Order: sequence, then structure tokens, then C-alpha cells
Amino acid sequence: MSLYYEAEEIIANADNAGGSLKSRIFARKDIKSPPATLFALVTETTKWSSILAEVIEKSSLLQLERKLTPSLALLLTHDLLLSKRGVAAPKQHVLKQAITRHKARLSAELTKIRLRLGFATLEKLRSHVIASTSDSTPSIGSAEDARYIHPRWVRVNSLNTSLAHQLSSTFGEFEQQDTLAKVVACASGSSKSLYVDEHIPDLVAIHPSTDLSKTSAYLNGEIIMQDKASCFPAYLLDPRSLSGDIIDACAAPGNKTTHLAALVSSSCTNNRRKQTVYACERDKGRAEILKKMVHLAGADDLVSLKTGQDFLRLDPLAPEFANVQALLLDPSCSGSGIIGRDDTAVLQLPSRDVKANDAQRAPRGKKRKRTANARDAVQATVPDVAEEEEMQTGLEDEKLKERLKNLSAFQLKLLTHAFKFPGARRITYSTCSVHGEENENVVTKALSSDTAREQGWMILEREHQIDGMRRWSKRGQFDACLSTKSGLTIDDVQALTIADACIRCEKGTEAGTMGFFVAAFVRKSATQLSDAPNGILQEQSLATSPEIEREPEGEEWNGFSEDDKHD
Ligand SMILES: C[S@@+](CC[C@H](N)C(=O)[O-])C[C@H]1O[C@@H](n2cnc3c(N)ncnc32)[C@H](O)[C@@H]1O
Repeated sequence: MSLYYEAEEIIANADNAGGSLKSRIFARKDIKSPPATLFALVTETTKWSSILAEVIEKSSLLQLERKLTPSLALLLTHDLLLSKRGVAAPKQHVLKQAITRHKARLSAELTKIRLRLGFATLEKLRSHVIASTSDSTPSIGSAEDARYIHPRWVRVNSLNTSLAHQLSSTFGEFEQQDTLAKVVACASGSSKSLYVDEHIPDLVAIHPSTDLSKTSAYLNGEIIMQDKASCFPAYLLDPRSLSGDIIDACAAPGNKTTHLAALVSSSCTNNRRKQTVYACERDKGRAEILKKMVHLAGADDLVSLKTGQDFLRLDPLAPEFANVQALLLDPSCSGSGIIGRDDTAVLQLPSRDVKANDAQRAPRGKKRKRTANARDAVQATVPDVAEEEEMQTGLEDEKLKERLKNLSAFQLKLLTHAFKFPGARRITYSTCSVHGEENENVVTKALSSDTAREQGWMILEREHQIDGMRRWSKRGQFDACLSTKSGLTIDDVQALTIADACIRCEKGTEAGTMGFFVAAFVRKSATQLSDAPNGILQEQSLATSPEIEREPEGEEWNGFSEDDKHD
């Protein structure tokens, strides 16, 4: 019967062991319980903790059972009320007895909370809890809040399958909705509902409570979990309209690399030269994940891995890169746009000192007052193949400023290095940050750099962007284009054009994306080079530039049929 005591110990983390929850559990040699069971118990309890803490406080469980600690009470209440197998202990065990004798009281409190939140059945509340804990807000809202739930985005990997095939197989039982809102709104109903995205080809959204991780499509690399915003850079880069190679400068874990590979593979069919995606990753550990992801996605033939390679040390003049026409830059950033995942739910412990009548939770979005005895919050983090390694951890203002300054200097360095590849015609720069310092500021500084001027780089204006990105309405911040605080001479008109060329995604809106930023740069032709005074504005349209042969977008993205399956 070590399960609950071991789970309690893990939650307490008395040794202050670093690393994620999963690594802390799986690395331990001294535990008797199966690590997977322990992990599931802690994560599931964490997801339900804001509700269960209230159940426990209202039922005065901790006052009645003085030997139960808040964590033990939470873990046992979870299993008693919510686990199919019940409390995993023999009938006579002291813990089992301590919790089961309060079953009626605990169950009644849970029912009251469920009804107060507006859920007709426990199952409906359950799907909402799962959805809410994968949202940016860790507390559990009411049924009405369902519209803010972050959907699960699934990119169909056209290297291994097709959208049409997936719609009839993996998603065969899903009802197709005409809006994203309808998919997320089904929190309290059926979750078998799907939305085919209107901006990014091969992308669908499902309700976040739908788990596809055990489907063969996921296990075989036919579908990839990738936020909609994270699909923007490869799509905006539009590598199919070029014939040359592509560099993904900061590639791990590889979502954008495999997306690029999928895009270029579809153009291999037209008797065109095979395009190579060079995937560069400085961190050797992360490069291993990249390697696995590329293999799983069926992209080995298209991707050349540069593992342990610092992009800044890649020689733009090396013969190997003579054919590089496009670069995708998705560097490390503050990660301030990332949506909290279900693996970063916050554990809320019940308090022994809260009187039953005081225990009602404040509604979602309103901060609760913390008292000395108020429930503690423990961050239970579970690892995944994080897209971003630099999470913002509530840095104080000054520290944050300093950090953003350092990050943006590094980001600018990468971008101006990308400008130096002699054959490059197009570059995208993206971050999952919401800060202007890492986004529009970097763009305007890069455009004003000597390298941009010498090499003829300009912003890719909105009207010349690929269809889905042109239609995306959320654009860059005008003020952030002006306020670079670096003595740049950018007038209002230029700032307006740059802001309109930049693409932003907001987190926590009906659009269902994380916070994200992307901008694209194009290069002037040799004749244009001598004309323009600076690199800020594009003078000749991309579509009419002889350098860039754009294929008609209509032909490119006319939807998919069985015939569109790629080899
Ligand atoms: C935001 S993540 C990239 C996510 C990736 N593009 C994706 O979509 O899966 C940034 C990555 O860049 C790598 N990185 C940072 N600086 C680098 C450099 N100078 N050269 C190459 N890789 C770098 C980091 O190790 C990290 O894996």
C-alpha cells in the first residue's frame, strides 16, 4: 500500500529534486508502485485538485480525519470519487477506511459543485476538467467558459498520408463542424467533432479532451500534434514556389522541419529538382528528438540533419548551401505565448483550517486571496517534447527586461546571419513570444541593418503573402514597429506597412491559437538593389519579380482527394 504515500512524497518533493514530474518519478529506484500508475495518479489528481480541494474543505474531511494530510486527502478523494478502480487498498487498510467512511458526504459535495458549475453529469464535468486543464487557465471554469477552451490542433502529415484518408479513417466517426467554436463548445457533449482549418492546409482541430495518442495514425507519424500558429512559418515560407533548398536554423523538436518536408515533397512530383531541408540544431539532446521525429514523419529522404550545429557557425558561403533559397528561423524565445498544457496543471491542496462554509471557490479569472493557511500550489510539470525550452517563469520586471534584451540581441544576430546566404530569396522569422521586443522590434532592426541593405532584404508585404496568411486578420503591432528605441528612422507609413506584414496570434481567444509571431523577408533582385534607399519597404511585387516563380495558389491548395496522396 505504498501508492498513496509515495504519491504524497512525490507531490511534496522534499528533496527539491529538479526536473519534470515524469523524470522525477521514472528516475527513482526506491519506489515500489509502478511508475506509470504513480504518474497517472498524481497528474489526474492535479487536474481535479481545485474542485477536490473544495469538496474536502466543505465536507470538513481534514478536521474529522486528523491523520490525513492535505495531499493524502486529495489523492484518496480522487480515487474514491473519480477513479474506476476506486481506492487501491485492501478493505481493512487504515487509509481506505479513513476515506470510505466519508463517501456519502464527499460525493454530495462534488455533486453540488458540479451543478453549480452547470454540468448535468459527472462525465460532462470530466470532459470539461480535461479541457480546462489544457487551457491557459489552470482553474476550472463554468460550462459557459467552454468557448475559451484551447482546441487540440492536428496536422495531417502529407508525407505519410492524406487529409482525405485521415478524415475517413482516424476521424471517420467525427462530425465535421463549420466553425471552430462548435468543436470547442462540445465540452459538455460529444467530443467527436472536428473542424478543418480555413487558413492552413492539412490542419484540423478537435476537442482537447479527445486523446489521439494511442491511435495508429499518431503512432505511425501520419498525424502530428501541432498548434495552428506553429504551422504558420513553414506555410508562409512557401518553399514550393521556390526550387532551391531550405534551412531550418533552429529545428528541434522538429515540427516545422517535418512541415517543411511535407510541403516540398508535394512539389517533387512535377519533375522538379528534389529540395533538401537542412535541419540545424545546436543542442545535441534535442537533436536526438528531432532525428526521431523526422524519421517518424517519413522525412528521412528530404531532411539533412545538422545535429549539434550552431546556426551562427554555419558558413553561408559553403558550397553545400549554394542552393539554399529559403530559411526558416524559429529561435529560442521567452515562450510567453505558450499555452499551459494539461501537463502543467497546478495542484491545489485543501486547507485544514478552512471552515466548510468558507470553502466556495472564487469564480474563474478572479484571484483568490491567499492566507497563511490557504491551500498551497505546487507546480506539477510533466515533460513532453516541448516546442520551447525557455518558459517565462514570472520574472520580475527588471529581470524580464534584461532577459528580453539578451534574447532579442541573439534573435537579431541569427536573423542577420540568415541574410548572408547568397542564394536565399525568402526567410521567415518566428517566435512564440508576445513581446514586441522579440518580434516587431527584431524585424525593424533587422531591416535597418547594414546586412539587409547590402544584401537587399525587405519585408514580405501582406498583399504578396500566400493566401491563408494574407487572410489572417491579426497583424503586427504598429507601436512596436515604431518604438525600437535604437535610433531607427522608420516613419509612420513604413511602420504601418511593416506592422501589416507581420502576423500575430493571440492566446486565449476564439481563434484557438497560442501566442505567436511570424514575419517573412524577401530579397530584391539585382536591379532593385541599386534603387531602394533602405531595406524597409518592398518596391516591386513578389508576384511580378522574375526571381521568384510563384505557382498559382489556386492550383496548389484546392483541397485534397484520394489522388493527392503523396509518396
Ligand atoms: C523554439 S525552439 C525550435 C522549435 C522548432 N522550430 C519546432 O517547430 O519544433 C528553438 C530551438 O533552437 C535551438 N537553438 C538555439 N540557438 C541555436 C543556434 N544558435 N543554432 C542552432 N540551434 C539553436 C534550441 O536548442 C531549440 O531547440
